[in-house]
Amino acid sequence: TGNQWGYGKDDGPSAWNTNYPVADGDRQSPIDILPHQARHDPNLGPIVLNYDRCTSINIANNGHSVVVEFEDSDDRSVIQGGPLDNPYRLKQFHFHWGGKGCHGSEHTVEGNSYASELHLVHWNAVKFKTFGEAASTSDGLAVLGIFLETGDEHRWLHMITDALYTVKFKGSVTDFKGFNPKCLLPSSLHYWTYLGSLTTPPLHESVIWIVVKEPMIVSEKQLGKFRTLVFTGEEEDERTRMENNFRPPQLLKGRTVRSSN
Ligand SMILES: CC[C@H](C)CCC(=O)Nc1ccc(S(N)(=O)=O)cc1
Ligand SMILES: [Zn+2]
Repeated sequence: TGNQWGYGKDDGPSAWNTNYPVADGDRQSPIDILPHQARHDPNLGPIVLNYDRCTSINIANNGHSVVVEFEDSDDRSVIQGGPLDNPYRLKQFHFHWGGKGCHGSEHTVEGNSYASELHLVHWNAVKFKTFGEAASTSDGLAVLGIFLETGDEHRWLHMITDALYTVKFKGSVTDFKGFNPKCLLPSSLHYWTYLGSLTTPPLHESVIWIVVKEPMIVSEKQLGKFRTLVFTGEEEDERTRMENNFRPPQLLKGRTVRSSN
């Protein structure tokens, strides 16, 4: 029913253009970032996150990833500065990851991928009335991308990984209040920025991408807990482990990637 898409052989990224022709568009994401070809732009100020009064609501398995949703009825948690002309409201964050040992980030840097990538999704509530409207209009969204690299245990990620068992199956949702994602961010927020799209269907070309250069370090054990989720619902008989839920890099098609200092 509807436009079922996934990350498998038959419904994966190479098949998405059948139901979503914009998959072959001019500003698709993710991309491979070449730092030496990025234009350093001194006018690009720092990214400013005001998450102090942020209100997380729940954590869910939507059949593609694990998502933490936020209350976005006012400007209590916003990102601004950098390439952004307005404050953008935090709506949700989610992750993309690989299989055991192999890589799983969406953006790559000089062809190198990281183990995983965190996406903090924000929308321009100054120009648009709803998230859906912003998500389908050019520059309606700003997504902050953070790479995850394996190493020492991350001191705060356990707050997410300890909740994953409650959302093992597609369609499961559980309360997840009082979590502030600021605790997940690396110390430096130097970034690359470019105009792109959602990295999953409907692939709307509505995203101002802000990809942070410094990865957050998480342990292999913490990352392994993401792979205990399944793409399938509890009622389905086959259990398909949720992993490799990433889209490979897309053509730059003449776009410029800018770099903050
Ligand atoms: C029109 C409504 C809107 C599509 C509802 C669904 C949605 O929020 N999708 C979404 C959000 C973020 C990304 S990503 N991976 O950060 O680029 C990919 C898909
Ligand atoms: Zn994403």
